[in-house]
Amino acid sequence: MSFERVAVIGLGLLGGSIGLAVQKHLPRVRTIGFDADAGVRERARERGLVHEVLDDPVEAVRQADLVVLCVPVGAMRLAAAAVAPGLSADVVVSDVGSAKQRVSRALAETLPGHTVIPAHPVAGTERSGPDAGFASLFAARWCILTPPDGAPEDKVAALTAFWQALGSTVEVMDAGHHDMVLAVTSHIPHLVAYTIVGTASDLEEVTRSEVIKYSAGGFRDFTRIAASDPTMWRDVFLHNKDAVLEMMDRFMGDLEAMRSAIRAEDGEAMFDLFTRTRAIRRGIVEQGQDDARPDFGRADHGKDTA
Ligand SMILES: NC(=O)c1ccc[n+]([C@@H]2O[C@H](COP(=O)([O-])OP(=O)(O)OC[C@H]3O[C@@H](n4cnc5c(N)ncnc54)[C@H](O)[C@@H]3O)[C@@H](O)[C@H]2O)c1
Ligand SMILES: O=C(O)C(=O)C[C@]1(C(=O)O)C=C[C@@H](O)C=C1
Repeated sequence: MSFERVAVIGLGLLGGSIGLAVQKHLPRVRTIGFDADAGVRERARERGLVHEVLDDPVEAVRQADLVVLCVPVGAMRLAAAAVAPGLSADVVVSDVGSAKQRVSRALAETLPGHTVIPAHPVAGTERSGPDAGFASLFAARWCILTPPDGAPEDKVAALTAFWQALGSTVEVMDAGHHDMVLAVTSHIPHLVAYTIVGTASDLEEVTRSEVIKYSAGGFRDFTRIAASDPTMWRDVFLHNKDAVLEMMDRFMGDLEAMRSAIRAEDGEAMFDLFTRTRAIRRGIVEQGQDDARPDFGRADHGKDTA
């Protein structure tokens, strides 16, 4: 089976990018969109993010064979409930939420009797809203599917083929494992960025210094991440609380070890860690995983608009 009519609920960065990518890579597929915000719907129409933007969520999903929920994880249950009356019996409902275990549970509870196959394209930027989306967002990126036990194989295969058509490499994973892995590779890095930029800003206020003005290199990279959408990230931490807390304990232990090394002037401990981490970075670059987005030109998509 393959999808012919895809409904995208939430037309921000992720929803808009899916709409544009489907129109580019799957030209025979009809795309219909809905967003709870009338201003977003208007802008989505102007940008042509999907073929058709409807003002009613129930109508938006009618006759769709794939519905993708692209709203903040805290709004998934509400979005699913809003579309439920329009869903056809055979539909696949999926999402793009950054945390999976609690979202999967919420969707299964809200849509009993429907096939729900959660997904997480590990692709994004610090930008959000209907102007942020672009068709190549998913190219050469991972997309993790977390199908529940007993999910129909043909539907999992169809969703896999859908994401592959948009340029992603698909991996199937247990939702709990996903949340642990993403806690350390995505959620804690965002927390560190939000915190360090906040610390520098507080310091600046106290000392009347120009910490941020003269920041360059590493700190600038942190400010990009710390510009990410506050609603999205508040929801991620509320919905992946356990895994984030567990990984934070590990991280804070390692940070303490570095503090001890600095205090003891243990250069060898520092050198060993930095050598190990440099090898990891080089491995990523050699595998071609670094900024693999083909046309992710900073001029087009990297504007500091957040
Ligand atoms: N931004 C990223 O880098 C990234 C990457 C991968 C996955 N995700 C996940 O994708 C989802 C969407 O993130 P985004 O970056 O596209 O956010 P976004 O803010 O750009 O877009 C979200 C859209 O959802 C709409 N919305 C909110 N509640 C709604 C509801 N109940 N019904 C319909 N529309 C509603 C908002 O009006 C907004 O336009 C989140 O769950 C996030 O965790 C984000
Ligand atoms: O590249 C970025 O700006 C991102 O933050 C993308 C990123 C990530 O942490 O890798 C953010 C959240 C997601 O759920 C997936 C991808």
